[in-house]
Amino acid sequence: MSTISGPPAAALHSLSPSDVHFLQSLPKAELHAHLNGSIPLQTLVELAQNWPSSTEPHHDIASVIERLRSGVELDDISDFFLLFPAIYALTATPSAVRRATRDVLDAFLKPPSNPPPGFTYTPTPDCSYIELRTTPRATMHMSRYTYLTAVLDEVERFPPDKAAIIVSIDRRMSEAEAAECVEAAIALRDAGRRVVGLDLSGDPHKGDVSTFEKHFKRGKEAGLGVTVHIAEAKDSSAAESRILLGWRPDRLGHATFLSREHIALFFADVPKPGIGGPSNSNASVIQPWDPKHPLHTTFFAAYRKHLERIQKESTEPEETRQTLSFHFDVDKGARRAALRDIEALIVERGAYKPCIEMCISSNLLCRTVRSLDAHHIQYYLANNHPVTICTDDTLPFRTTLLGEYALLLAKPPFGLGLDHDQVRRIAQMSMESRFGKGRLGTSV
Ligand SMILES: CNc1ncnc2c1ncn2[C@@H]1O[C@H](COP(=O)(O)O)[C@@H](O)[C@H]1O
Repeated sequence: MSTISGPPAAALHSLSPSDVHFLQSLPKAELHAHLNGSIPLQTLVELAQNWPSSTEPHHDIASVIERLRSGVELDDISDFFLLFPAIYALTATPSAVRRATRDVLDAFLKPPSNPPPGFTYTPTPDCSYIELRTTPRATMHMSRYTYLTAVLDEVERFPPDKAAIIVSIDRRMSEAEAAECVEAAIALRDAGRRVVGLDLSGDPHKGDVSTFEKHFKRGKEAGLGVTVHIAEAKDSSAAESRILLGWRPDRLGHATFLSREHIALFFADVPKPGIGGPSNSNASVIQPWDPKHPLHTTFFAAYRKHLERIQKESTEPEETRQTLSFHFDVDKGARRAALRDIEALIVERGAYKPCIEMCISSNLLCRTVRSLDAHHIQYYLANNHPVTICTDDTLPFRTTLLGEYALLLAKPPFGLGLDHDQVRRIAQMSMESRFGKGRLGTSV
């Protein structure tokens, strides 16, 4: 049974039964869920009960389970990663990995027998399709390859239009370890196993992402989808984001602190005047007439051209041409025309609009976003940029995909107050952004 607490639970409680039913009826894809962060608590408890203490060093399993049960509180995103050694000790054998994977998939794809405690709605499957991601782990009981085959054996019990995996590279890995994971992902996919993509994840304060560049490039060339966790922490460096964006990932995880310069430089969004930037980047998005915009010079050349043209074509008498309002109108017309030229140029260069994987409860709990109304999803929705709603790690964040969608539909202060059409469109974007679409021989 899924546990749900905090903001997603409050959002779900605030909805009418018909709104809950509406959310449940939407076909939706879960595209950002980490296997070991999504194990149902009960499964973890049972794995702990059967855990032979001789197998792996003890990682304070009981106290981590207790923290997960009572609700994890985090001061900083780095603290989050300290939960994993204990969880990893419990999933260190192929059979434990199989058991964990089975229960995670069931939690997403099968209707539970009861709604979560405190709720009365009729339970339905949480999502229509899942791309479950996981980091291949070598232990004294298995190789990385064996780990992946154990996960795949469970994933492939579901049809291709229901489940697939993304192979995660942990930022702490050495280059050789990352290469091993990428080669295993490609080999398994070539052998007809259900691997659809690669992910870069792990503590954002660790590692050097440039180490992995050629391996992600290799995976991409081999036809795997690529997603990377990017700008997840306040102090994530702009240089790092620039490197990652240079890989042109198909999707981006979090993108919480992506700078306005990078948004302007890489995305085919021409920010509409009046729409601020993602509030976490602490500034409004630069317009092409801002000297910092990468297309500033091009914009001004186009502006001057249109200014001259409009003045030349004007049939206004000389005295009107001397007035301030005439100059204002000409300026406005030239700006508009130059903006249209810039939009066309960006589209011509290749419209890059990678889908952003949004994990709202995760961001609130990790304190990377201070409140719902400050969430960067608002900027991307206003700019018609694809987004998908995801749970990240249902275990510590005590959420479900239904709860994350409730955060969209619920009225403030419980949610963002989007309407049915907007939420339906977001669910549609999740289905459109699947790596599995077109790769698994299914168009669903
Ligand atoms: C808070 N958001 C996050 N940011 C970055 N990495 C995260 C994460 N949540 C989870 N992981 C990554 O996923 C691993 C657990 O699942 P798997 O062992 O791969 O199945 C974590 O060890 C971490 O590397």
